[in-house]
Amino acid sequence: MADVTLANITKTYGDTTALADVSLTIPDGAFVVLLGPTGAGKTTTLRMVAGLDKPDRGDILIHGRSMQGRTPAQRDVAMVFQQYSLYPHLTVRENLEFPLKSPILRTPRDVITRKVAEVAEVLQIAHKLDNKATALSGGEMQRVSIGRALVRDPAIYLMDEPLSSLDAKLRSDLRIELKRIQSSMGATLLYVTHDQVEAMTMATHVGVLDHGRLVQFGTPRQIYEHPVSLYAASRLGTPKINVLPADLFGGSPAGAKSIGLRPEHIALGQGLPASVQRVEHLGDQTRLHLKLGVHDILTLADPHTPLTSGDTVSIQPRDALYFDASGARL
Ligand SMILES: Nc1ncnc2c1ncn2[C@@H]1O[C@H](COP(=O)(O)OP(=O)(O)OP(=O)(O)O)[C@@H](O)[C@H]1O
Repeated sequence: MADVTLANITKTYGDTTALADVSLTIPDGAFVVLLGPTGAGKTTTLRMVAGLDKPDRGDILIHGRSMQGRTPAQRDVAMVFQQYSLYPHLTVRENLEFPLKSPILRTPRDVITRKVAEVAEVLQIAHKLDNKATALSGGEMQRVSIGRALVRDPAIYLMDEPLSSLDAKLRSDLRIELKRIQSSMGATLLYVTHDQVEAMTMATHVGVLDHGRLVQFGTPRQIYEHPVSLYAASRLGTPKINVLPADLFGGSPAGAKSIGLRPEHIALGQGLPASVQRVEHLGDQTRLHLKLGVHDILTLADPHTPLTSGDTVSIQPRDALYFDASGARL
């Protein structure tokens, strides 16, 4: 495995700037998750590292070596796409063995057999090894795609929403497995997702992209607790951060336009009266939907809360985040 650096990467497609001067170092053994809405530049970043596309400016360094002019094969990266890409005429075993049979790797037969067995076990596809790839469900095919990357030991794994097509149970199983594999192998990963639970649970670092710019890079905790902007604050956390006028509760700092309150940063029992619109019992958490004047606010309550819709409850902020008119954190 290796550390990977993006140095001042800019990429445009016609009039669209997909990446604007992005610099970022993925430390050896890190699990870096890129977050951002559609079109933010996440996939483009992966394609740059993989060598599937060339930057207009800037360079990619793997282990300190420039990747300019190097093909994807020469870069020693393993990529998993959102949509599975398997050889349909081969069996699952043959698909998993394929990357190891590359003449560059010259992997011994017994190592191939062991690696394929290990990966098949982890991905819960051991019983399907002799099936043709076409005789699998979508979720199984995606697991084989992930497996084809995991049998290798590349400089970096690049994964583009690899779990998004799987059902919830499998997604949460594989989330845990991927994290376990990454920690135990010391693997370096660059991973794109829309799912913030994946980001919060798997990432050692999160990169927040906004229209091709990297606006924050840090641990998930740093970004959750110390976001640089309203935009970065809104990328992490379910339910989402509440954004309200800064002066709603009084006491806002000079220049503040809005106050950002995470659901757990609203104290019940004192402060301004809000009406309870709805109480949602989700099992692991209870959500209170409140209305304060014209503003909708979502907070969390004790699972055994006696509150029901129509009640009034007093609320006040604690640990508020303040933002100026441009959305920058104060
Ligand atoms: N081959 C291409 N030709 C033209 N425009 C492109 C191309 N690839 C990407 N873009 C544009 O570059 C921008 C960044 O795209 P990118 O696919 O990196 O975003 P993304 O963050 O991965 O989004 P999504 O979550 O939808 O996958 C978008 O505006 C997209 O339309």
